[in-house]
Amino acid sequence: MAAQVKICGLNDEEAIDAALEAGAEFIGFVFYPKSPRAVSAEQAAELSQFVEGVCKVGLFVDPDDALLDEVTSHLRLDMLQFHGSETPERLARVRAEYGVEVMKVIPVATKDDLAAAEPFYEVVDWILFDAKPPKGADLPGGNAVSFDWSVLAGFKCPVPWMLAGGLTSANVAEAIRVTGAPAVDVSSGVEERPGVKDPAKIAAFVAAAKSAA
Ligand SMILES: O=C(O)c1ccccc1NCC(=O)[C@H](O)[C@H](O)COP(=O)(O)O
Repeated sequence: MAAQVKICGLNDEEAIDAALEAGAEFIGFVFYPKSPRAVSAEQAAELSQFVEGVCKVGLFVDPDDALLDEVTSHLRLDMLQFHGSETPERLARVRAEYGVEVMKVIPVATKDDLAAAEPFYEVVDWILFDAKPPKGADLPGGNAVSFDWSVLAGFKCPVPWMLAGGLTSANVAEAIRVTGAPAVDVSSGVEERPGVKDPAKIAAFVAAAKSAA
């Protein structure tokens, strides 16, 4: 079965259209003010008002309830992605209160890091294995860095999961082959510069992921 694809950090209509036309199953909006890809709740609502048939994901980093309330009162998100140091207890509460799917990001460098996902299996719908941010990075994700994919080879995750970190149209097929990832997530690899998506790169990435054996 072809891998599912999430295009993250979308902030303009052209890029959203490119993701939908290419066949991405998930589109992501970043609600983290320090990010060059950040959108406001109002912007995301406008951008997604006519978008149907894909899973709309909101990305947050240790958000308080006020931010979650603000965003979810403006638009219907299908999934909330958490890229900070949220605890399983916090995510269980959020999932129950907001009635949407929840995805927890687990930063990975070595095989030992995979154990950090275990406490979340009972309380989230998805796990996203992403590269650890480089030392001194301003952002906890979206840094265009990969990790050693072989740490996921043969790994059995009891919940649906995605692979992210430095993926591009040139390496995504190999990443899927090595890890067996059922879904992949990309941001930097489909941009012309941080915060500016390239529709042609989006199309090429989705095609490469979908054609991976
Ligand atoms: O994209 C951001 O600016 C960002 C900010 C804060 C936390 C996470 C962020 N991005 C995460 C992602 O877009 C993806 O989930 C993933 O890390 C892919 O990143 P990339 O290596 O850029 O493809």
